Amino acid sequence: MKIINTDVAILGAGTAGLGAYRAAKAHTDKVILIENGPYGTTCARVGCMPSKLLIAAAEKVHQIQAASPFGIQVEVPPVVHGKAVMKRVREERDRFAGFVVDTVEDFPEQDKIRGKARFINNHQLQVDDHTLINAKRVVIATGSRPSYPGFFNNVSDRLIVNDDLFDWQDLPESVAVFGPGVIGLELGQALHRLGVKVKVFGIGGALGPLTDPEVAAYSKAKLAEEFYLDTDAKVLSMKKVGDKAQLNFINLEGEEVVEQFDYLLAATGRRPNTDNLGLENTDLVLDERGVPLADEKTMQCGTSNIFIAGDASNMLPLLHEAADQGKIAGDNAGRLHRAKPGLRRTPISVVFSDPQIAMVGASYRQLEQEYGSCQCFAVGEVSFEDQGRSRVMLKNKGMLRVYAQQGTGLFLGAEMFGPAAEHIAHLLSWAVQNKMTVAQMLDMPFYHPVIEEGVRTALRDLNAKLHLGPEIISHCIECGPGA
Ligand SMILES: Cc1cc2nc3c(=O)[nH]c(=O)nc-3n(C[C@H](O)[C@H](O)[C@H](O)COP(=O)(O)OP(=O)(O)OC[C@H]3O[C@@H](n4cnc5c(N)ncnc54)[C@H](O)[C@@H]3O)c2cc1C
Ligand SMILES: NC(=O)c1ccc[n+]([C@@H]2O[C@H](COP(=O)([O-])OP(=O)(O)OC[C@H]3O[C@@H](n4cnc5c(N)ncnc54)[C@H](O)[C@@H]3O)[C@@H](O)[C@H]2O)c1
Repeated sequence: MKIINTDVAILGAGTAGLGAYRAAKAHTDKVILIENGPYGTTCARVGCMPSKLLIAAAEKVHQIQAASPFGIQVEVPPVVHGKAVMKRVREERDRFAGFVVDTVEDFPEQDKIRGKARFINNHQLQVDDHTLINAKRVVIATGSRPSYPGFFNNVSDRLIVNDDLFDWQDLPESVAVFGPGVIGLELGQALHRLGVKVKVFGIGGALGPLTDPEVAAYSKAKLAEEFYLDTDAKVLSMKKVGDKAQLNFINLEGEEVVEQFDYLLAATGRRPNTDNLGLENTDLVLDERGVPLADEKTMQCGTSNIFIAGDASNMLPLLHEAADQGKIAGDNAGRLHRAKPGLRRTPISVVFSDPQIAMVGASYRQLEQEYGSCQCFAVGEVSFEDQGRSRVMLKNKGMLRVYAQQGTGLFLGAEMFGPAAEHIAHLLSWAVQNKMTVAQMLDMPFYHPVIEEGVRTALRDLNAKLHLGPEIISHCIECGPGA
């Protein structure tokens, strides 16, 4: 067994691990990066990037199909060449992942170890059966993996997760998507638009990350106009029959049906990779999911020498959060002195469905828990159905609800399903992070005609509910037609 003594050992060369490596190296040269799987990161290989590539192809065909209301008739129906779609997805994915692999390959050889790391104690790690590492400090950046109920295995090799989908050579005819969360909505809608027969099955009525009941109900109804979506499905059984996954379920009309699909895509959530790490050999305190409790500002686990970052921390499993957490954890692991709090930004998340879903700052559920009993927060709202620019572009499906504190007018957060949500989410999260009041936000410029005028309408409505501004005027002419 090879023995290595190091200042910092990092488990996982994903986004969080790479951020931690760079930050730790600013303090010490003795940093070891351990990776069990392929280099390239989840985001580039099987996550953010290939999913957005598939969605981009789906958006193209959808735009062509949606041209006729503008007076543009596409004479020949568009043909989706599944092999060409998947070829572009794979090639561009490989290009993105290739950049990451090149970066890691440029790291000094002595800094990298391949294999699965396990704790022997707080300061000792074993990598496979070939290396023993004595580390002063450790960063856990082991990511997450898909998790699904055991009975999904009844469909045997017809069961796939997102990783498998992006390696397809061609598009299948049909897919049953389980889980209308972020992954299920993005991939399910994209496959549907690319001509795959898709049915999306959920549990308990949940949809994406939404917690505002108004936005959730609206978006559910709008998405269900486009593809089969049952957010509270009753699936009686599933099994493999021939080369298909066969489901027996109660459909939306209440009838019991048997239907076969080429694949069952499990998108029922992800679990942090903190099991099988030998954490029981450390003195870390774990939560009920087996994740070490950590300070969200320093990423330190208790007062130990161990830090955690990225999806493994189970805090906010998003790319920019993994990068931020990795940087903070690596910086603190690399320095010899007390851990310093790092920058944690205002929460922002976007689902790349169409219309998109966005969450900013505090969610409705969090505000209900914090302020609900005293009715200390107000809600403003806008529908994009009559919003000028949205109608012009026929992107007029949507609802934005914005939240602020009664008394101070402090802007707290928003939930949205609608046009340009990825951009509006940025505006609003910058306002939350800058601790702006609704009145200050309304003092900012709004151009005409833009989708952001809808945000102004929601903020005016909110200001009126805060008793800080006049009641909202419908069809306000000085705002510009349709604002
Ligand atoms: C389909 C999909 C789409 C997504 N889209 C978006 C998006 O649009 N926007 C967004 O913000 N986020 C998105 N995400 C989430 C985002 O990809 C993750 O939050 C982010 O990649 C997590 O980075 P990480 O460094 O924590 O984990 P990873 O990149 O997974 O890195 C963890 C690494 O640790 C290694 N490892 C695990 N155990 C061990 C061990 N014992 N020893 C050594 N190495 C180990 C793994 O092999 C892996 O390489 C998406 C995720 C998925 C699955
Ligand atoms: N655009 C993005 O930023 C993006 C995209 C993809 C993934 N991600 C990240 O990845 C994480 C994981 O995504 P995810 O979609 O796997 O998880 P998720 O938690 O968003 O959704 C899981 C869904 O599966 C449902 N579900 C659970 N058990 C079920 C069952 N037995 N049958 C049917 N439905 C069931 C849940 O009710 C939920 O709606 C997200 O939370 C997000 O942080 C982000």
